[in-house]
Amino acid sequence: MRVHVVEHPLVAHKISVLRDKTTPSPVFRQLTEELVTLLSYEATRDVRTREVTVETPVATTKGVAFAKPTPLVVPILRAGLGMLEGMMRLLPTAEVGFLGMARNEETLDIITYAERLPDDLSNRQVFVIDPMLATGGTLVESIGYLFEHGADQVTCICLIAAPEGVERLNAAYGDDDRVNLYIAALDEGLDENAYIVPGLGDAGDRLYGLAE
Ligand SMILES: O=P(O)(O)OC[C@H]1O[C@H](OP(=O)(O)OP(=O)(O)O)[C@H](O)[C@@H]1O
Ligand SMILES: O=c1cc[nH]c(=O)[nH]1
Ligand SMILES: [Mg+2]
Repeated sequence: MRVHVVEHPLVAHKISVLRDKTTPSPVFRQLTEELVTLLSYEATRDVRTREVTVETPVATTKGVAFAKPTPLVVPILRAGLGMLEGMMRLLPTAEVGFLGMARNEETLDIITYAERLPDDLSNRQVFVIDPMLATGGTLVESIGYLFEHGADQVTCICLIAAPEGVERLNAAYGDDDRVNLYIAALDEGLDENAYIVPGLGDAGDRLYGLAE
């Protein structure tokens, strides 16, 4: 597994505004989309392509299109849904599958409450999107599920990660070169409730919860 921290002033600026507790939901949603577009530009460097022929008004030339099967984008509901539009802006012809997972806030166990993916994931490059990587439980569960269903490669895109979560992913997939992780920020750690410090709070609530 390779971990890529995307270092760019635009990313750092948008993350700073996202962290601010006074940033209202509509701005939070907009920034989340913009950030995932910037991160996915990096995370799709190895997306598989095939050669195609293009007729320009002047001549015939060679170009590229996505290889088949097309990439699959999987937002982890709920918070991952806030990243979908920003990702699809760069991969408009990708297929989308859904995993609904929630962390039990007391036990930190992961409950999978929804799954809607193509039946066969063989040879698929899968992009998993979820803003927060905290203990790593959700991502380890998601990646395992996707490999069990035949995925070929899994690239995770998160906005903020805790070292504990990266460590847990490393323990599970450190030697596996089919797994990549792209993040905008690696934070200090987790608090006693397994929230990322400094983090940004509960991403799902800030995207979709009641405005305060
Ligand atoms: O690394 P972990 O410790 O597993 O925590 C990370 C998970 O927690 C959040 O989702 P949450 O369970 O709050 O669900 P939600 O998106 O519906 O709010 C987040 O979006 C991740 O999916
Ligand atoms: O800090 C955290 C940890 C898990 N889930 C979140 O939304 N935020
Ligand atoms: Mg939540």
